[in-house]
Amino acid sequence: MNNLRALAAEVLYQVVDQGQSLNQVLPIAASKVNPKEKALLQQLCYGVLRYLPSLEHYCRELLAKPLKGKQRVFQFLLYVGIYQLQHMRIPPHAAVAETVNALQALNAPGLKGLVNAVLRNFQRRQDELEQAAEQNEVCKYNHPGWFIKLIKSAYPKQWQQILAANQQQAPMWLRVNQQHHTTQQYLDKLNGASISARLVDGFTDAILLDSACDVFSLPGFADGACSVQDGAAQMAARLLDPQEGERILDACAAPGGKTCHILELANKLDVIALDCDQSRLNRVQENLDRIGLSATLQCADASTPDTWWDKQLFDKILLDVPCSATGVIRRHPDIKWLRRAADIEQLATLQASILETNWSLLKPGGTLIYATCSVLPQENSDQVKEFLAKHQDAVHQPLHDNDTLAQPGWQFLPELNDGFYYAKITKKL
Ligand SMILES: C[S@@+](CC[C@H](N)C(=O)[O-])C[C@H]1O[C@@H](n2cnc3c(N)ncnc32)[C@H](O)[C@@H]1O
Repeated sequence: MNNLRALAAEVLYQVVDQGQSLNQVLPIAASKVNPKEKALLQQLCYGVLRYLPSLEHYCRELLAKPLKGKQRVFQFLLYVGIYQLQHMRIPPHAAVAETVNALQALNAPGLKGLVNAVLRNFQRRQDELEQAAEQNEVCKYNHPGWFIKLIKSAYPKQWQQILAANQQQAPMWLRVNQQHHTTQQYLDKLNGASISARLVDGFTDAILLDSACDVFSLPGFADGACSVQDGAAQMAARLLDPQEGERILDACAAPGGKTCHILELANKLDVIALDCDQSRLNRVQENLDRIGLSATLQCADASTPDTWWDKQLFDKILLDVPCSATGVIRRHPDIKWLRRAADIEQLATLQASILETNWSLLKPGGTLIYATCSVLPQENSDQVKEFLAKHQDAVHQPLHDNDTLAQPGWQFLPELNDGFYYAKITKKL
């Protein structure tokens, strides 16, 4: 099957109903369509995941009874159809005709009448349906109710802005390998190659592209001149501030964006890049190979150092712990539907255990950076606050004026950059 709308419906079914990650299922579907159609397939899948609650609401109104069981794939095809009518510039008659045609590929030509009728009715009743959806907070903001509640309570003034940012397409950022070029030099090279981009204040190694492009069109990409990495994610290595000759642990390293950045910033580093997932660790090696730098890779559980640690203390430790990834929803809209409220508590427990056990691996005088790509205080400032209260030998190092013991750390909210959190803790001598 290589009908892209049919493939989109199947991908969405696998993600939303079967709990699979978009990162896993979308590439398989994309390998079945012709290269020119890949962008549209991705846009349809991302778009439906961004607007899922409102699309569900419209279909509840438009279908006499919901499609169930194996027929759920057709329900997702309806979402694909309505998403095109509501959010894309595809001429409506083409959107309807192509969506109806997808039923052939899904071996359900008998449903053509139904799908056609639902999409035509949506066109007729669009204003009324949209107004009704606005009355319900989950449909209005297109986020799960539990998440809206947590964000409202954590950010009483900014919650709507955060939810709106999550609905946007993320821009493409580059990290310039300072061993090859200064950031300005590389920007000049990009401009010379007619790739329009700019520097952003406060992000030393970063360049923001005006529009996304194929990485192999970037000058020197294959030789490691730059990497694709969000601006806020690039703060990790700068805050760790690696110095020549240091022994550094990157405890949750895969796919290695931050490991590579650390290695680009100083010479003769002894970096251990550890991750519990071997397949993801293989990607660290691929990234290291491309930039031509090396680290010791270790597949192990960061929370059980007894199983892997050689008893040599570290000068610096980066803990980019597993988290809800609620700061990167715009890049991974499936997070909204795969995460559950109960996950947050479980993740906080795992994060506390990784922080606790790795603290004893740090030299007196050493520095630990705790990082997440979450916007939830439960995984961020609450976590660090509790840790600091328990450890007399831990010294909180403020990263800006509002980084206080009452609410430690530096919370980046999703805007130009992704949502990220950092806290810096040093160990008393
Ligand atoms: C946020 S990602 C790390 C991103 C990475 N630092 C980068 O910049 O490319 C978190 C990583 O933690 C790993 N992980 C989860 N639980 C772990 C554990 N108990 N021990 C070690 N790694 C773990 C996951 O496999 C995942 O690769």
